[in-house]
Amino acid sequence: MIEVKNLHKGFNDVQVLKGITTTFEPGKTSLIIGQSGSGKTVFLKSLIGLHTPEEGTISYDGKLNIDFTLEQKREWRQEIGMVFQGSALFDSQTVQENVMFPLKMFTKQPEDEMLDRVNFVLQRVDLENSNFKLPAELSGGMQKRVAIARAIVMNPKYLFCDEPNSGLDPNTAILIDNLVQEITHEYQITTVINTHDMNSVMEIGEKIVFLKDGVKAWEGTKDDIFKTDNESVVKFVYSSKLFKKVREAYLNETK
Ligand SMILES: Nc1ncnc2c1ncn2[C@@H]1O[C@H](COP(=O)(O)OP(=O)(O)OP(=O)(O)O)[C@@H](O)[C@H]1O
Repeated sequence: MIEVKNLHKGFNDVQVLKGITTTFEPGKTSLIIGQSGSGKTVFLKSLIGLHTPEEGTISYDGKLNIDFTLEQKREWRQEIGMVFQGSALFDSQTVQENVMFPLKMFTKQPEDEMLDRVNFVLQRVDLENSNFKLPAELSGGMQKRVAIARAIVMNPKYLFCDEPNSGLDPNTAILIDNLVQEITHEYQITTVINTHDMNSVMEIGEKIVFLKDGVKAWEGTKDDIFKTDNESVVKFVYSSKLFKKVREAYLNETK
């Protein structure tokens, strides 16, 4: 469980995050949504320790990150998996080498144990016959699967995904969303996803945090988001005619 309390972060006197308080639970896919510039990336970067807040706290399973010793910080880093926008694979390395990278970096496991683990996660993301391919030989969806395999190879407690669906067609995006959700449930990971994709919100939004101008303007589940009359959420999520229709259909069905 990640608990965020009264988080403030700014740059050069410009306040970006203005007192965010929320929680992210294990075994749930939590989504951060909001307009461009609302502070989603700054928030995600704060959660993974790339930004230091001026005020407020973030705790991971009860441990405050500001209290971490250097050794605890190292351990905590190993409990984090990241899926970056655009996958961020090493172009000159094979799929196997990409996925093995965190194991080589952080563990002293023998090569055959590492290979077993790599094969296990590659199988989990349905990429068992791609060990020796280079990223350029894979489709965008397959690259994303490799990035997910690499993110879970260390068996993380926390998984952070930055725009995991960017550049993917809607079908592939849904497959990736479902894969991330399955893995989250299966291994009880605390997963936080930064997204613009309203399909993801409707599909896997077990918790949704809506940011507006650096403030948490709303939070709830994908079911709540259909019913809410919060003006800012309605304006943002239902700006598209399609989603407006989906919402009307949902509300009619549940009358
Ligand atoms: N390192 C930085 N230095 C100064 N300002 C920054 C820095 N990082 C972000 N900002 C500012 O913080 C604000 C929020 O940016 P952020 O990238 O978090 O928005 P976002 O919601 O992720 O937007 P998008 O959806 O377009 O990615 C912006 O005004 C941005 O210019």
